[in-house]
Amino acid sequence: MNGVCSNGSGGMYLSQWKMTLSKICCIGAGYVGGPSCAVIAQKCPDLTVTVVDLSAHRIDQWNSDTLPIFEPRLDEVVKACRGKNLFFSTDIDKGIREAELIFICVNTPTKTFGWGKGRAADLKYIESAARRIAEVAQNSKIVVEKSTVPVKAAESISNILSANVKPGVKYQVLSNPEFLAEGTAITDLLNPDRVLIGGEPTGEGSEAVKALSWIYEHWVPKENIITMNTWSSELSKLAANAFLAQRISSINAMSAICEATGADVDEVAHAVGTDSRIGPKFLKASVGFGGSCFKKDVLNMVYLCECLNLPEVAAYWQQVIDINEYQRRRFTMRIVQSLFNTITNKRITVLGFAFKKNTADTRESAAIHVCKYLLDEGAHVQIYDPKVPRDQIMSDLTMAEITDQPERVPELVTICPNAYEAAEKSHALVICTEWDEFQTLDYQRIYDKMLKPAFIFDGRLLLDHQQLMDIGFKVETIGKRLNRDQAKLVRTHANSTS
Ligand SMILES: NC(=O)c1ccc[n+]([C@@H]2O[C@H](COP(=O)([O-])OP(=O)(O)OC[C@H]3O[C@@H](n4cnc5c(N)ncnc54)[C@H](O)[C@@H]3O)[C@@H](O)[C@H]2O)c1
Ligand SMILES: O=c1ccn([C@@H]2O[C@H](COP(=O)(O)OP(=O)(O)O[C@H]3O[C@H](CO)[C@@H](O)[C@H](O)[C@H]3O)[C@@H](O)[C@H]2O)c(=O)[nH]1
Repeated sequence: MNGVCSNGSGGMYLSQWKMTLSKICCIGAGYVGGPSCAVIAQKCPDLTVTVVDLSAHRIDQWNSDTLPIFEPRLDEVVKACRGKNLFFSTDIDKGIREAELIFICVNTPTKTFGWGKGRAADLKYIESAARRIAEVAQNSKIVVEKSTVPVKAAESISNILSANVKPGVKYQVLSNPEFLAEGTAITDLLNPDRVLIGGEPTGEGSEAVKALSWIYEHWVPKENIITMNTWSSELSKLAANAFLAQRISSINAMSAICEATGADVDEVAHAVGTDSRIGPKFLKASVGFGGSCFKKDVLNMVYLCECLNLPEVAAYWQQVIDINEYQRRRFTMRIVQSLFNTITNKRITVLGFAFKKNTADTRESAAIHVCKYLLDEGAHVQIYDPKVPRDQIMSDLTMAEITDQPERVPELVTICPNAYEAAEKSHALVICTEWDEFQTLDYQRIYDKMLKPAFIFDGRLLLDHQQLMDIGFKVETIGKRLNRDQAKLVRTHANSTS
């Protein structure tokens, strides 16, 4: 343990609060709440950690052998602590009542109606969690906002709590945004680049910050725990995601220039990334970023700028989203044009449906949009993903914003148990997710199953293109020009439909 100031009998005594921190509760058993509390429980045997959720189904899954989310190493961490100092429950009130410190890890999706529709964060789940705490708390609580929220959300939580406070109860609200990425959640939680804690510069505020810091100090070096004011902490989370998304849109914008000029985007990324001021990470060109966070949080930033009357800044960040959408459109256009400008009734194989490898999460996955464009053109799409269940794929492709003819989706989409079946009698194979197993497939076997000419569209720059061309495939990828005329056509068409 690094610099932990435990009182020896488990927990940490907080003199200003006159309480010992020994029980924590987490509201929201999702991608963040589940893994982060499992790691806290594993690293802090002196704490009891209870994760609560409204969804009985989700809680049942957390208590079963099949966890609700797939994340490398998550099983071993959960199974080591569950039933000892880690509990999953639907009894939200009990969890709140017993805990001295409560994490709020509920979802903060983009609003789908009303003011800020399509951009602002919907804070209804945050507000309902805060109201629940105010209603059932019988003693003082440190409330930690871990969900990603717009600046000043902690202030709103604080206002709700103090407007409903009971005699003898007091609250401190801290901001502690989470930076884990899916697919590497456990590694990220165990070795975070930094932990951010925002709090009030008062005596009780500082002690609340120290208490939360003490939890992390069980495994995170103290110098990696950064404290700041609450607003900076909230904005830093949005800023970090906006910067990361911006790097991907920047390299994807470069990929369009590469295709038009004959430059190679991997070479450009390597050259740019070796500048120590820029660095090599997050410069992999792709069919576009997905996931539950980047689009939502950049839009949230755009909305914040608009509300602050900063239209030029809003437009700057909006471009990050616009380039991402352009990239998905451009890639699919290339598929259609390569297949002789018609894919109606053609079979197209899509390999990968998750938004990135090592997760079953499909939220905002580029694959959804690629499939949408293919289905709009009347193609038959044969999909294989190693982790995403059939029902999830069907539900994503029948969402109202994806199709206005959901009844056609089951006719046009086949979910396959492996890549080889998905390639059967197919005209083209499209890589949408960078799963490792796609690199080691027997592509000769796949080629033999496909109609000729057999095309591969590598949306992740994942495969050995020379080897595929040697087999006989026609290969297209992001940011590398293989056919000058085609590149020109795609560029013109994608611009005209934007
Ligand atoms: N997914 C990620 O990788 C990631 C990483 C960092 C930050 N975040 C942020 O963390 C937050 C949570 O994200 P997530 O992916 O875990 O969401 P999620 O949808 O997987 O989980 C949220 C859970 O909260 C529950 N919930 C909602 N309101 C509740 C209430 N009032 N009481 C009890 N339970 C309630 C839901 O039932 C759901 O199970 C979001 O703000 C997100 O932006 C996510
Ligand atoms: O060079 C790259 C890196 C990523 N991606 C894509 O970008 C998306 C997001 O990837 P990643 O950031 O690795 O996963 P997330 O789980 O969305 O994590 C992001 O969003 C989380 C939620 O806020 C933050 O906590 C993390 O720090 C932040 O990386 C995925 O579709 C990736 O395929 C690329 O196309 N090129």
